[in-house]
Amino acid sequence: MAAQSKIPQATAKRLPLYYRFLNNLQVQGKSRVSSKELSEAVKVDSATIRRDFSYFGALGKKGYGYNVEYLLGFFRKTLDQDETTYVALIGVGNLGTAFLHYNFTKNNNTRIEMAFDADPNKVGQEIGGVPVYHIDDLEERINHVQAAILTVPGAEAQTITERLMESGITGILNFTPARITVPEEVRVHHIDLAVELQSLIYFMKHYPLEIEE
Ligand SMILES: NC(=O)c1ccc[n+]([C@@H]2O[C@H](COP(=O)([O-])OP(=O)(O)OC[C@H]3O[C@@H](n4cnc5c(N)ncnc54)[C@H](O)[C@@H]3O)[C@@H](O)[C@H]2O)c1
Repeated sequence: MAAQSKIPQATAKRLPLYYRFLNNLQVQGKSRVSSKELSEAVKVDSATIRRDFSYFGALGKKGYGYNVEYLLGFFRKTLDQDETTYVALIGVGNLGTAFLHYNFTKNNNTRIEMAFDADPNKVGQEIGGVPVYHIDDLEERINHVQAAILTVPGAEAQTITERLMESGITGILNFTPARITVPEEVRVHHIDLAVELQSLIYFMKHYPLEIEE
């Protein structure tokens, strides 16, 4: 998409954050928002917000702020919110089950369409409205799915990744501690709560937030 390719990656990463907040504002019937209000809600400084929004062609007016509807329209297009992206979840354990219960469709058009597990006790169940299939049936079932969430034990991650690649999956959200190897055209986002927690504590210690008088 032309508009999207002009947006720096750091800005693109903040899009879902902005989208979620603005969507809530619209639900509450608000038609405009100031960069200060946004900044407080999404915890991004207002100079960054103004710069980000200038890439979207949204110029805030002094004393008026930004037009919520315009921004949402832009974000929907950029994030492909008008089109549903189907996602599969692999590994219906503690973490996987929690994700299935969380309703992703509330704020955008990303849907966990199916889940897979190797445990026969889990196969055949429906969790949070999502059917759980046997991992042996992956190739047969997964045809229109574009992305996968990996919540299997780390030791299983690479083998499953290879099967996902063979099935045409081009994005993986990897919650396992394993560093998976993928071809260049496949995007992997690795989420490690231990690293995130360490980083939070580091910032709390070294960059304490100042309270304005
Ligand atoms: N990223 C994080 O912050 C974070 C936090 C907690 C756990 N984890 C990781 O997430 C993963 C899941 O954690 P959990 O606590 O839910 O574990 P869990 O043991 O509860 O769940 C793992 C599930 O994967 C299934 N499974 C095993 N082998 C499989 C295979 N070959 N194919 C399909 N399914 C298979 C199991 O039957 C089980 O249901 C682990 O790798 C764990 O280290 C990550």
